[in-house]
Amino acid sequence: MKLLLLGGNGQLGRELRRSLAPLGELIVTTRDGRLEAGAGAALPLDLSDLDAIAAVVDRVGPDAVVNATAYTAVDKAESERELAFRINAEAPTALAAACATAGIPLLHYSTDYVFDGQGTRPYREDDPTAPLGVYGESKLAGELAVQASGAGHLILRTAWVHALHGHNFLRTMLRLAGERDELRVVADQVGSPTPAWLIADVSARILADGVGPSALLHLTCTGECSWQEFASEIMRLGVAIGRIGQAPKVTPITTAEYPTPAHRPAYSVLDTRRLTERYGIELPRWQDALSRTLSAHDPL
Ligand SMILES: NC(=O)C1=CN([C@@H]2O[C@H](COP(=O)(O)OP(=O)(O)OC[C@H]3O[C@@H](n4cnc5c(N)ncnc54)[C@H](OP(=O)(O)O)[C@@H]3O)[C@@H](O)[C@H]2O)C=CC1
Ligand SMILES: Cc1cn([C@H]2C[C@H](O)[C@@H](COP(=O)(O)OP(=O)(O)O[C@H]3O[C@@H](C)C(=O)[C@@H](O)[C@H]3O)O2)c(=O)[nH]c1=O
Ligand SMILES: [Mg+2]
Repeated sequence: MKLLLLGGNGQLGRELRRSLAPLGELIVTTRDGRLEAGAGAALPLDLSDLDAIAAVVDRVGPDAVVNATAYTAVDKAESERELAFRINAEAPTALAAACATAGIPLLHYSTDYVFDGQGTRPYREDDPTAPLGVYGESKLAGELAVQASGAGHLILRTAWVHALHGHNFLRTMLRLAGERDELRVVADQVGSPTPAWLIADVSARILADGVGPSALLHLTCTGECSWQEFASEIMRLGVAIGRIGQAPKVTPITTAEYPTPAHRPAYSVLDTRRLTERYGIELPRWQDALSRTLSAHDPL
């Protein structure tokens, strides 16, 4: 099997390089053609050049495409609407069209931030979407474009992605642990932390078994917590595993006490039963997954 992976230097992209490599031939693109933290070469592909997207798919001629690229700066997106939509909606539109033309499936990722967070039970795949910010809006537009493209596709909606590399809440907390005695973290936004390695492993398993009929599926760890509870567990495990020396106090605060440009959902837990039933994949508890993430010495 020949796979084309877009965005090999991203948080998820780096884990996908590891998990997809054993499936066959893996061609990776990055924005500038440089590959971080790993041997081998990548093809340059800047998604701002929409025409270049189809050209790469055409030139590589893969059996399937995996899109790990995205504009993920949630707050910055509020003032960079055009760029967020170009990367999260227009680029996937062009990519899905190229996949439809080539008759190959597209594996694409989306986010819990497509929901407004007013729900009281885990969101199902067909629950109404109502993003609160530009990032969520642009990701939703990307979902709809992929679904309308005519390409065979699988869209995996995930949440609160973290790894020991890249930009994410886990790394922010580990860094702040070395700088402060107290961290103030919102306790009224609840979700399901999900490591990049899990999404990458599940993606590889699905591609190996065959994507099957087009679908949108939720993929997160099981269980739920607030960002404050997530931070507290990072501190507890971080000390136990030896990633940090001393744990700062983690004080719960309200969203109102931590003003940000973007509004975030108060409750964005995703119901993952459909994925579990369709592929027979048991998803780990977020605490167990976090422990495994923190224990890994070299993620690549
Ligand atoms: N992070 C999270 O918490 C969550 C992420 N998701 C989704 O999961 C997927 C993977 O996200 P994640 O790995 O965290 O994101 P990252 O931001 O870590 O990676 C995104 C990648 O896209 C690349 N990219 C952005 N703009 C361009 C461009 N113009 N041309 C080429 N490449 C570009 C970036 O390249 P460069 O490094 O050069 O900027 C980066 O490597 C996305 O679909 C995201 O929406 C879903 C839920 C939660
Ligand atoms: C650093 C920090 C953040 N916070 C709050 C701000 C915010 O409400 C919450 C999380 O902050 P972050 O900016 O790390 O998280 P954010 O960028 O909103 O994370 C999101 O990224 C996108 C890409 C997704 O798709 C989502 O699933 C989600 O993972 O924690 C504190 O309360 N205290 C702090 O010290
Ligand atoms: Mg962020």
